[in-house]
Amino acid sequence: MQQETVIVLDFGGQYNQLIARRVRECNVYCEIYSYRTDLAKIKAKNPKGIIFTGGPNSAYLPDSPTIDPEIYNWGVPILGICYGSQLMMHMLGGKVCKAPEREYGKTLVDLNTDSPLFDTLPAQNVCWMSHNDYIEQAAPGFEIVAHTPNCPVAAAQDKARGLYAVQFHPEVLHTENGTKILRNFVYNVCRCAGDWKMDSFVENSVKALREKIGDGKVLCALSGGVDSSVCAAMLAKAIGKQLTCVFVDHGLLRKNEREQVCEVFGEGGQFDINFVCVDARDRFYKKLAGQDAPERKRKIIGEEFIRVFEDEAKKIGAVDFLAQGTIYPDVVESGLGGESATIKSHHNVGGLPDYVDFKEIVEPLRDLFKDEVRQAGRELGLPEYLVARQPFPGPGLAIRIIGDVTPEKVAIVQDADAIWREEIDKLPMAQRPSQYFAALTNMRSVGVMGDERTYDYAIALRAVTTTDFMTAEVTILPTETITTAANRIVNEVKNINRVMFDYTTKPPATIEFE
Ligand SMILES: Nc1ncnc2c1ncn2[C@@H]1O[C@H](COP(=O)(O)OP(=O)(O)OP(=O)(O)O)[C@@H](O)[C@H]1O
Ligand SMILES: O=c1[nH]c(=O)c2[nH+]cn([C@@H]3O[C@H](COP(=O)(O)O)[C@@H](O)[C@H]3O)c2[nH]1
Ligand SMILES: NC(=O)CC[C@H](N)C(=O)O
Ligand SMILES: [Mg+2]
Repeated sequence: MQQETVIVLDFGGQYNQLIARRVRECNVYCEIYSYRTDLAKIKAKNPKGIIFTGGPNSAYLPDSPTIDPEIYNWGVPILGICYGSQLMMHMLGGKVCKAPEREYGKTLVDLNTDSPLFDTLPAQNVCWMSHNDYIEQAAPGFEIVAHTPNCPVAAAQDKARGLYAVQFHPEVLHTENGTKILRNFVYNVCRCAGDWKMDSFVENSVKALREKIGDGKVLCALSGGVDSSVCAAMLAKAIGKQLTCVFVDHGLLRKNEREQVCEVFGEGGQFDINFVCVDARDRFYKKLAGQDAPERKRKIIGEEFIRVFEDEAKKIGAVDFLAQGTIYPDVVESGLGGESATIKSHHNVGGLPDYVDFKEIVEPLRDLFKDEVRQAGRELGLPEYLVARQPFPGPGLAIRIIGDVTPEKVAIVQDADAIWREEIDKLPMAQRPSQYFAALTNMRSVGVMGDERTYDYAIALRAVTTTDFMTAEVTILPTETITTAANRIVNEVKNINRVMFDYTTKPPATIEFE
């Protein structure tokens, strides 16, 4: 049976992943494609609906992103958001131009609640606006169903053709009832039934893995993190002992992490699996020596991971598949989905070398968002401490050390990080950040210790709150947590004489510190 699908066509908006996430929260499967994708390819996906995202361009300018106009005659419902709404109006004969007043931020919008989009919403709703252009005049055949004092067409619809346009961003949490608007679109307009559920995803994936792998052998790259643990559990369920899990100590792990992972997954641990722990510290340190560019470091690590897996595969003999816990944001951020720029090469996607000595790479979680992965893990019966843990990036501490990586620097950041996590873990669960760690800046400065001058490194502490890891707020922590940690770090960790707290949100910073 084919899964109901809604397709997001990406025009370069900042929130494209959020749109897909929200649609999936409504139990409808959703994928992102670039607006450049051939219409025939999109049609072949047989989607129930299409959503055009926002974007930085102006629809009325000649070189702006556009789309095959045939899409409007195809009969599949379309929802245009912001740039997407302006593009739809512009292409269908409405008037789009620079707005006399730009709107930015939370804005009270008057809605016509007879519209299927605004069903069960209040007549006035706070919506998130972010635009310089506006729709001065809706296209012929469209009825205006929302406005604000500065925006005559905040939403319009052509019910007969199934075309809908909203100037605001329903996908952003600042829009009250935003998810309800998207839900209304996928249920009331696209007539989806809502067949995207984690229990059926797990069941179908296990079945598909079994068919694909047959009696072949699989090497699963297991980090002990959420994604690869769920991936391994799924494979174990599908193919049992045909699976070998390989955990690599690349010398960039957190303090005591190797021991912890081996305890959980190794012999006498909680799982009955073939588990191998590889000490590859020297290999990685050698390759990383003298390298200080963040992207270069990522590429080196990505390649070396694969080489280690290839070597391990030779020892097992005739391994057909390499399995990785790649998830959807890894793919999109590496510049492979939609229109988003390459922000960073995730070592397991954009950082992969061109030649890989496996028949095929298997990534059963490639289409899932993080919270969906956690849910799948629960379906598979993984313990909560495994599925709920904070993410730890594959390139490890290499991307929490500014500049070149040495074993000495790794030891410094490991010790500082362990103290920071220990102090935060004293807080009640509800007060803990979504992700928190220490990073080693490349800055050295003068200090005084025991009446002696020091010239040592500064540690940066990071703590952020986020649900989707696409945007993040700085977590406001009790002062005592920060000062205690800072004190302990300068006292207990050698070569550190200064501790700083990073107060930057994402954007403009990223969560990691590289
Ligand atoms: N130390 C490691 N040993 C073996 N495989 C690894 C290691 N680190 C990362 N990987 C592989 O790279 C993939 C991507 O790493 P990533 O950190 O995104 O996922 P994760 O560690 O499984 O989950 P989490 O996001 O919770 O840390 C992992 O799913 C795993 O397959
Ligand atoms: O598996 C990973 N491989 C990577 O290469 C990688 N880079 C960043 N991250 C994690 O992604 C989230 C967002 O991070 P940034 O704000 O730094 O982009 C944060 O949770 C980061 O820890 C990675 N995870
Ligand atoms: N957020 C958007 O999609 C903006 C659309 C368009 N660039 C504008 O300024 O109005
Ligand atoms: Mg990880």
